[in-house]
Formats: sequence, structure tokens, C-alpha cells
Amino acid sequence: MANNDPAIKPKAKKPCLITCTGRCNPHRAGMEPRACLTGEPTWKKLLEYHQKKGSKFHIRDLFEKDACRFSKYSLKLITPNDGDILIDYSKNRIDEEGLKLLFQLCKDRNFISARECLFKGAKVNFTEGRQVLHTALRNREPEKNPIMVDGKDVMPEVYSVLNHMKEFSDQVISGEWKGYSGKEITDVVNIGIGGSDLGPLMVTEALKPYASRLKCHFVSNIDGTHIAEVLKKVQPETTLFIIASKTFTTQETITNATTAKDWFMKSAGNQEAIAKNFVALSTNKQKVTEFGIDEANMFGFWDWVGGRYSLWSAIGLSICLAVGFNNFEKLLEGAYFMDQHFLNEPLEKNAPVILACLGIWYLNFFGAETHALLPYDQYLHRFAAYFQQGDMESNGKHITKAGNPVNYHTGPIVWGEPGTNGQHAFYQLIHQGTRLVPADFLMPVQTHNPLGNHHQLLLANYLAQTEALMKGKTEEEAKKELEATKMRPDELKRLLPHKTFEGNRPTNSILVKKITPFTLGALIAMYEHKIFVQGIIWDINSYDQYGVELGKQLAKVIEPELANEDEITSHDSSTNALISYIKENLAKPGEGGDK
Ligand SMILES: O=P(O)(O)OC[C@H]1O[C@H](O)[C@H](O)[C@@H](O)[C@@H]1O
Repeated sequence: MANNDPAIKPKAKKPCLITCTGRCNPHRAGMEPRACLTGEPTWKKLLEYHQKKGSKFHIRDLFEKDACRFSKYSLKLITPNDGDILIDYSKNRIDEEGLKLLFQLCKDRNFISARECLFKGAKVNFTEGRQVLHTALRNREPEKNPIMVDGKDVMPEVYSVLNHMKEFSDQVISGEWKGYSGKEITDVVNIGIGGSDLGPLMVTEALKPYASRLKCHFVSNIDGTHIAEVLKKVQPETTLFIIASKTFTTQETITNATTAKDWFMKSAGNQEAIAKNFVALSTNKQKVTEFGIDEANMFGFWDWVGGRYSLWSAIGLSICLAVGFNNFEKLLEGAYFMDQHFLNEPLEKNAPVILACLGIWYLNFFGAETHALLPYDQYLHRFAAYFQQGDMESNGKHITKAGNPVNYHTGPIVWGEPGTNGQHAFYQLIHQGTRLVPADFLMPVQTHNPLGNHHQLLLANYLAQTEALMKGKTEEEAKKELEATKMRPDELKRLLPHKTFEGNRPTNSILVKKITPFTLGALIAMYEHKIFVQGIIWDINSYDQYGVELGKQLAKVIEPELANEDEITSHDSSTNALISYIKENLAKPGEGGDK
């Protein structure tokens, strides 16, 4: 049983970033193997509760029985200047008893001390022996809350990089910083992939209403088409290339960066020009200088920042350039606001904890396989893509801390598209398919583009979808509708089952007053913490990513095989045949690419 850690027994003072309550043992926490999840007494109680009650709930009945359901199962987070964040989780197949058990499960899994250890810099990423401190990057009270890593407060360094980012982005936006030929920078090209691309890309898209005068482009794919298309749009003299790579060894990024450098050098001619038009964001000083970028043009960060949690670090430089440093700071403030909420609120009022528990409820007890993120805001069109990496790279694991395979499901498949596009594409399956698809519906009440009645229609669709998913349409209701059309009885009978909706599809409605840098920062941090809570319950390491390595290793073997004349026989028959087919069909000299 998990609850024998003396650390969680005393009633804690409200934990804060600096005051160690004594419950955190940075050398152990996050690393100690837990009891098997399915052996936990609370897990067994949840199974029983699911069998007897949970699986029989219809959300429509829960609403009918309890007029106060919304107020019981919703949260309002009051931000200082950006309105309230409303999280309505009442449209779920759950009641007080179920939630209580889920919160108890969190406690049994030592969530309280794990949370403190995360913020205090324990080596939570135990396979790589690293702290996980993206929260330090947005710590807005550094004097009050020093963050110690190996006996040293990291906050001064964090702020020194932030100052460098401010100074640089201010200079580029104002035009004071000039490209190699003395002209102002007009375009920024961020070259990175994964965490060094998705976060800045998602945020710059989400915050377009705050755009500076600079045009920002993102290149990630190793497919030459990506960089080729971007280079067609920019001029070497007026383009700033940001090479964003934590390791500075990622094949895609280094290949794209080299292509960009070669293209640039054709115009610039001399090596010194690079200092004016190239900067690097990385933890690897040696590789950056080997590439030809001066140390002075490097914005550093640290190995305790995970790639998919790095948009708050120097990796956010393209955000600073796209929307100004001031707005980047507000993004950090929003995330800090959510960090404080996550740290200080009891489980029952804690948004990331509640969302995590509901996720566990559907994934592990109802067999749901996916989780949809459905933002009703065009600017958030990359939000689901961002959390595909955030969630699936974090919790797509099947080995526990003790090194054993799990006997339960872990991270969901995360997916989604902005509303209302999704409605006309895949919502059919959510409404009437055979699978249970829990979904978060995100929405700003106010739009940045108040055009005619667009936003009112968008809001109406947003509200209608969660209502429809919850209520469905009974046979009786469908029958009445069909009868009103004066349909022939045999035709009515034939159509009736197709027109009936079961309903009982769970959703969370997450609303903000407006998508601002602050509210966006808070939403991102909320989902980051949700992922953490689920990783703790599942007893997996949410912060490594060994699963992406194997394909990379094999690609290194195959690449030279594509270039030689030999017949390839070293793989399975499928891979050998695919290689042969490609070699037979590769462009011959002179056949070249299209112009
Ligand atoms: O920033 P880099 O070191 O170039 O890494 C870019 C990406 O590489 C890998 O694929 C990792 O799985 C990602 O987590 C990481 O974000």
C-alpha cells in the first residue's frame, strides 16, 4: 500500500516554492517505486464503484436529479487582470463519491509530496538523472522563491537569460538591430523541431492579435520542401534565423540550419555576417560554436528543461520577437498563476488535478483510448498538436519506476481540431460512434475579431455541442420529430434508430474571457500539470522520451544504404524491398527537382 510515507501524514502548511515543508526528499522523491496501481485498495474501490454506479450513470439523469450540479462541479479561477477562467466539469459521468475516490487515489500515490518535489528540484526525471523545472522559468518571485539545483539558486541565471531575450527582442523589433548589410530585420525563421518548434509555433499563432511588425516563419520538417518554401518568402539581408535545439544535434534542425546557412552565405559572402543574422537557442555551447554561431548570440538554457516544456525558456525567443517581450512576460505570469493554483489549492478545487482524475476515470475504468482537445478559437489551431507532444511524449510509457510493465493503460491519444471545423468532420463519431471520446471544449467568451455575428454563432455552436453530447436524443424525442414531418410510419420505423442519440458523452467546458498572453500561459500550465498528475498516478517517468530513439538510430543506418549502389539485404524482406524500390526510382542525374 502506497500510503506509508511518513512524509505525507502531517497536515501540511500551504506549500510554496521556497519553504520546504519537510515532506520532500529530493534524493528519493519521484524515484521511489510505488505499489502496483491495480493493487491499491482505492483502485479496487473505484472498480467496484464503476461496476455498481459509474458505468450506469447517464449524465442527463445526474443533471435532472441535482439542480446544483453545475455549481458543485465547476471552478472559477480569478486572474488579477484577465477575467475568470471557468472550468465546468459537470458534464461528466461522475458524482461526489467517485471524485472522492479519485482524489484519494492521488493521495495514495503520494501526489502531494511528488508535487512538492517537482517544484523543489528533485530529480523527478530519474532515468536521465535530471530535475524537471519548467516552473522555475516562470517563477515571478525569484527573491522570495529561490530554486536550488545542486546547491545553487538557478533564478539569477534564469533572469539573466530573460534579460538577454528582452534586450535582443526589443532591439530587433525597434529596428536597432540590423542584418549584415545594415538593413532592419523584417522576417524571423525559427528552425527547430518537437519542443523547439511546436510551443513557439502554437503560441505565436495563438497570440497573433498581439503581433509585432516582424513576420515569423517556422521550419521543422527534414523534408526539404519545408525550408525551400520558407526561403522563397524571405531575403537573406533582412532575415533573422533562430536555430532552436536543446541538444544542437537533432538531425532535422542541423540539416535545415545548414541549408539556411549555405543559402545565406551565397548572398552574405563572409563568415562575420552570421553574427548579425543567426542566433542559437541551446544548452550545448560547444555545438553552437562549432556550427559557426558566436557565443554572444547564444541564448542558453539547462538540461532541467524538458524539450516539450521549453517554450518558457530561451526557446521562447521567437515568441518574444513575434509578440514583444512584454507579452512573453505576461505568458510567464499566466503560467505562474496556474503554478500557484496547482501548488496551493486542495485537490477538490485544483483544476489540473480534477482534469487528471477525470482522465484516469475514463481511460482506466471505461476503456477510453483518446482525449480530444477542441478549441473554439481559430488562433488556437495548433493547441491540440502542441499537446500531442506534451501529453503523448510524456505519458506514452509502459514501464513503471520499478522497471516493470504496467497492467493498465497510460497516456491517451491526444487529438483535435478547432471548432467548428471538427463538427463537420469527426464529431459524428463522437456523437454516435462506438467509442467513448472524452473531450475538452475550450472557448474565449470575447473574440479578437468582432465581425458581424460570427462570434455569437461560434459560441452557440460551442454550447450546443456539449449539450447535445451530454443529452443525446431519446427514441421518443426522435420519433416526435419524425412524426412532425408527416413521414410514412414504415419509413419512420426504418429511420428511428439512426436518428436516436445515446448522449452521455463526457465533456469539460473550459472558458476564458479572452485569449490573452496571460490566460494562454495559464491554460498551457494547467495541461502540463494535468500530465504530471497522471504520470504520478500511473507511476511512470513523464519526462524522458526513449521511445523516439529507435527510429532515429535505424534512419542513421538506412541513409547511407540509400546512397550506395549495393543491393540491401540486411533488413527484413519488407524494408529491403522498400529500399530497393526507392533506389530504382530515385531521380537520376539531370532528372532533378521541379523548378
Ligand atoms: O531541441 P532538440 O534537442 O533539437 O530536440 C527536439 C526534439 O527531439 C526529440 O525528438 C525529442 O523527442 C523531443 O522531445 C525534442 O523536443
